[in-house]
Amino acid sequence: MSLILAIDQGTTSTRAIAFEVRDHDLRPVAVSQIELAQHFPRSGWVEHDAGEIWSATLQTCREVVRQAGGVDRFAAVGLTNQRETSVIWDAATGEPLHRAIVWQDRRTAEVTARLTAEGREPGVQSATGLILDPYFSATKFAWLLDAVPGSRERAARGEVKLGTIDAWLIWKLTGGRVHATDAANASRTALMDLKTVEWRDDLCVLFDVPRQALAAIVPCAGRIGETDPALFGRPLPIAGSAGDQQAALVGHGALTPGDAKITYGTGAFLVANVGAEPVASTRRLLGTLGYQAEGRTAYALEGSIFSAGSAIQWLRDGVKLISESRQSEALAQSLADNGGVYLVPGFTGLGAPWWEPEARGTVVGLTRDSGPAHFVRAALEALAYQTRDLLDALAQDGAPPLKTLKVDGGVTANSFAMQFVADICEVEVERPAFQEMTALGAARLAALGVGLISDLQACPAEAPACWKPRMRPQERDRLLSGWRRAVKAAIIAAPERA
Ligand SMILES: Nc1ncnc2c1ncn2[C@@H]1O[C@H](COP(=O)(O)OP(=O)(O)O)[C@@H](O)[C@H]1O
Ligand SMILES: O=P(O)(O)OC[C@H](O)CO
Repeated sequence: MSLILAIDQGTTSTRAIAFEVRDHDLRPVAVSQIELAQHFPRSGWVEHDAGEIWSATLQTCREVVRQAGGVDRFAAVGLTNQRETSVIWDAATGEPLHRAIVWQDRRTAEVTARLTAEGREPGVQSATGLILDPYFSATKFAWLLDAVPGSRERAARGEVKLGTIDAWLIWKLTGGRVHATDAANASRTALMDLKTVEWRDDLCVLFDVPRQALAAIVPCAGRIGETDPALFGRPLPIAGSAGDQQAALVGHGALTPGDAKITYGTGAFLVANVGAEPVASTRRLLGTLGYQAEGRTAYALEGSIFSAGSAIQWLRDGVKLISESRQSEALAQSLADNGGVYLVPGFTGLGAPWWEPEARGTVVGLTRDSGPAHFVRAALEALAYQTRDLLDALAQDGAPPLKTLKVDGGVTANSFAMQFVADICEVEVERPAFQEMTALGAARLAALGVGLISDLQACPAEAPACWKPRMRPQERDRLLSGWRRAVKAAIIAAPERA
């Protein structure tokens, strides 16, 4: 009984990984992954099928349990997920009542613009650490309640449930017995008080979300519930849960103030540990909960980039300039420089530090010489420029300079991109040999939750691959000023402002 079943329900896929626990060292022994269909019903809308998410979760978990030698070898389940994505379901049938609204979705931009115009942002920010943006779950929950006839009244009676993907999966895994969400995920809804870690009635009223429909907030490590015995042959405790970016913070061992990581997946998310008290950003970074475990709460500042790997996916699946993501590296390297071409990947608006929900993707600097390689290189370079914007904001918020930037996620397989991040951000970039920091973090929390480990700090760090800055300062300044002009163009070209 020394295995942990970690579930990583991400934007593009669902993964289950079995980790063997030896002392404080967790090693992967089995893995299963299923891609997730993306639905784009209208411009700026992104949806997932919550039923598909559940069946992929069950299928990957069963496969991993089988590969690892059976359920009796497992001690607990740890969960991590794509955070703000919002689900509505019927408590009696356990069926979703609408497709899930994905974190990238912009359909509630008018609502957040109206609340901003009414002067509501400072109050929301001081209570939750978040700004007013369609990214967060509150306006998505309200939209879902409006879209499903009768659901607001039914929600107030407890017949309809709302939750982020962790809450949805905990409900399904426990056979509808537990409606719980971990504190890290709850901090992404704009309904939770960041200091007290409780739902706020005034915010439920402001966003028109009945509190009765929300899950109970629980710590990230500890016994959350037991899986339905019918699922795996015997019940397993669900003992760890955290939103994926916070779980990656734990996976990287970024447990003390000044530690930071950035995960380059579909989006990219910089999370910096700021310690035991929330920090209010003056630079439009997000105040968020890092994790709640071992009887304490760690807070973080976060910079969220909405499009990172998704820009590469768009080049592959949308405009078909490449047939596989990894081809982007050789194509980018085939050019001596970017030729003055910049791509601002505002496909679903721009996140931190700009927060322009109506901005859209923009390419500037095209000439008759520009070809596919320029688009690909510009998309990869954009990762580094956006990271630099976040690190500058973090420094302006008074965070100590980073010794190294810890990275993970699918895009970090790209050495060109990682070298460019080191060059543009003037920081050493470290990528652990084992890439699944998110699942590792969830597994560590679950191992802590059932007492298989006693101390997150005692978990050993992975030996990293490193990229050191080597670009000349004049070259960096020239590229950054080109990027800043391109961002201005993207913001000016936003449809609302045209
Ligand atoms: N070699 C590569 N170069 C650039 N991008 C890549 C490479 N390999 C994978 N990606 C991108 O990484 C993303 C997937 O990363 P992952 O961490 O699995 O995402 P998520 O957790 O958001 O589902 C995809 O957007 C894909 O385009
Ligand atoms: O599923 P990922 O890795 O793209 O992460 C999604 C983010 O947590 C959204 O806030």
